[in-house]
Amino acid sequence: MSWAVEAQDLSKTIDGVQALKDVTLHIPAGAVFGLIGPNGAGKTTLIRLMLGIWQPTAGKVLLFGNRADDPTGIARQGVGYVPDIPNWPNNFRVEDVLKWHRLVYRGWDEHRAGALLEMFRLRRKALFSTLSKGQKMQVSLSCALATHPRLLVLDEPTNGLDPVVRREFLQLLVRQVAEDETTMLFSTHLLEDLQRVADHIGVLFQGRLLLSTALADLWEEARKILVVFRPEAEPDLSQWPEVWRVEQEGRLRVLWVGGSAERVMERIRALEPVYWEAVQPALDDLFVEMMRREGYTYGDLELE
Ligand SMILES: Nc1ncnc2c1ncn2[C@@H]1O[C@H](COP(=O)(O)OP(=O)(O)OP(=O)(O)O)[C@@H](O)[C@H]1O
Repeated sequence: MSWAVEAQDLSKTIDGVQALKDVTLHIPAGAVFGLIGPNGAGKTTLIRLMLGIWQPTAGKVLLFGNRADDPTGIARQGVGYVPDIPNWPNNFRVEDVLKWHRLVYRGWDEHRAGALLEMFRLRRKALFSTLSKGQKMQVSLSCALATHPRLLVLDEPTNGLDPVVRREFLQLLVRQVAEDETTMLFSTHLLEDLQRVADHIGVLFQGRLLLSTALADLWEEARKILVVFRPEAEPDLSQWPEVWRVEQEGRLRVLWVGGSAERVMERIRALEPVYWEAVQPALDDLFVEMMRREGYTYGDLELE
């Protein structure tokens, strides 16, 4: 498999805070990778290391085989970046932002930039600092897409956008990415966005990568089993290592099972329960459960 991003044993300490700890991550070329995790989990740090904006304390990142922090900037040429807070000098107009990209990126496509600006109804003469948050995002995205990136990186792209703009923004992203076969990585707190566009996900928590998987394989990570045991055959579920947690509603037990659920299902079958059923948890339930296992309480969870 060819990798767009390879992070190996990546760590970053900032002012004594270990923002990332031994992160090893592989993103396949062509993937749409959604990165989630609560506030302070290390998402922006990982993105900055991937873009070569920051140097890792340990480990390395390769973008299509080139080191992200290569001083020649070769790895960055193929990367479009949409930051969470796009920032340009106060006197910059939209046309100045375009000009900057034109000068920096070899693959700059003036026609595409113009078409995107027109689609978003953005005026070239508008002062960037006076645009709304959504419009700033649209300018940044137009510029990033006009470089025809092999890899497009977006830091919380839909944060603060109203639902209509958010949906349009995501639709446009998916269309463009599919057209160019671009690899895309975006961080988000919104599981709805993630489910709508991503085909791979990574979960960061307190600087560690808890999980990185194809969305289609995610359901193998955890299963919910509903079961009613016969009163005389009630097992001691605390002795079953695969069972993370048990919820009880009357005689119904809801088992959260991690890893291979097959073994648990075999043991349940052997007890000839009154009723049992394995169900796929909803994505948000699954994340809440994973975070809970890592000691993060539901009330603090930033996932919507
Ligand atoms: N410039 C900095 N100086 C000091 N500490 C920092 C700096 N940038 C990040 N950190 C710390 O690194 C950790 C990871 O922060 P990061 O911004 O990567 O998290 P995040 O997952 O992007 O969070 P959020 O969802 O809130 O944007 C946090 O503990 C944060 O306080």
